[in-house]
Amino acid sequence: MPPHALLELTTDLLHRVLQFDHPADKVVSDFFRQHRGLGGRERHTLAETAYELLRHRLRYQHLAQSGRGELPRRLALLAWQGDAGFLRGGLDEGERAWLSQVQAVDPASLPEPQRHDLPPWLAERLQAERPDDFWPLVEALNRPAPLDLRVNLLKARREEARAALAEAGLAAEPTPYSPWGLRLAGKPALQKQPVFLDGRVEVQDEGSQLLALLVDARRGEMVVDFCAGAGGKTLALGAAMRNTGRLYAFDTSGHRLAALKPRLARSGLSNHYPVQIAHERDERIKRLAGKIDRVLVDAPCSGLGTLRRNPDLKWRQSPAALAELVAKQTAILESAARLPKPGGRLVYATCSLLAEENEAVAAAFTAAHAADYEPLDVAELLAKARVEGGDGLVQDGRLRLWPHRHGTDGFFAAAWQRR
Ligand SMILES: C[S@@+](CC[C@H](N)C(=O)[O-])C[C@H]1O[C@@H](n2cnc3c(N)ncnc32)[C@H](O)[C@@H]1O
Repeated sequence: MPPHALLELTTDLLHRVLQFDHPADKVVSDFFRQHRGLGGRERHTLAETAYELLRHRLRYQHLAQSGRGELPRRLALLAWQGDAGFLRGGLDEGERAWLSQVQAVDPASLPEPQRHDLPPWLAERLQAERPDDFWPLVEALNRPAPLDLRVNLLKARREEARAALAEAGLAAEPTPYSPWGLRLAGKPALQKQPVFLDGRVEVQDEGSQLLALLVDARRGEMVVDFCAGAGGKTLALGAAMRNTGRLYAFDTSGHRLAALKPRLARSGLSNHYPVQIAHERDERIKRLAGKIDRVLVDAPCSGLGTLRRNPDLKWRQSPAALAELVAKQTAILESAARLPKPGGRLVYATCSLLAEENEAVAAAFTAAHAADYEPLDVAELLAKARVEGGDGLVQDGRLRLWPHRHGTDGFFAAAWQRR
């Protein structure tokens, strides 16, 4: 495709992404479905340019105030992630001169909002909660995430999976904390690799693996993944249970549970029971009350810990939406707390960075359930799960993962044992 045509398509995609009607990954995949003739490299340029713009929207909008022509086109030029020489081939002389001029601006010289690239409400909260490392945190959040894999121990050991990847020309290093993880260099397409297709590896951020390790599901147990979604953690729990016992995967979204099916098929797991529930107080949950060994509540949250992968979330979330989420998280945790048997474990987790969705929800639960739930020290649980350096992942007895400190997405988890 000639440069001017790809640039026009990019401009069109950016225009759609900036409507914020739907998550950016959905807008991008719908766009690709409408333009089936696009090659791999063209798709890469389109998607990465859209994500770059979402990461640095304030910076690029500021720089795009000069120049002429429609705004999404200027934004496309500024955020362009394809070949620079190819792009210049699609520009007139005026655009080329303008681009050189704005690209010479040092980002460090820009005002604060254009440097952190966060909406004001979120910048204020993070600055208040993380005064000492606000800047390293936002810099890490505004960089793309690496591609992490979880080795499915039902099918391969970590070194075997690593060797299979190496044979396919894909270099991977063991992840520093999760004993199940491999981190790939770059972002290779995995969908056609035998090691992925036959279920030896699954894509999963190391932080997400650590949440499953914290649940420590064992052979023969009854386990509930209360907010299973497309099943990232369900798969990890099922493999830890060695495909024995019973693993219930609840979710209110049938659509998300359906996305779990092909992943389960690849994984070789058969101990799972996906259940679409109407809401967190569904009758089918009551029937399991007091019978479960381990319950994971991977609660619906703002997702702000995943900004490396989902940079649109910072523009799509709001303080009002957060308040609603906290009410939902509290209600789900309350209902899930009926499930564990005495001695059973309850884990509450989010991929949010904000105390409001994390420590505040956990502290309210601890206070309300002093009679029936004892808080567990996550550092001890990680040590038992053979996570190396687990102490460094814990704050006040709870798991706190940070992109700039641990190289994972941002995650929180608290754990309790039923008395
Ligand atoms: C953070 S996501 C789960 C991600 C998933 N555990 C994984 O590892 O891939 C939260 C999930 O909670 C589900 N959810 C929302 N409200 C719920 C409710 N009342 N009860 C159970 N699940 C709910 C959402 O549909 C969403 O799939």
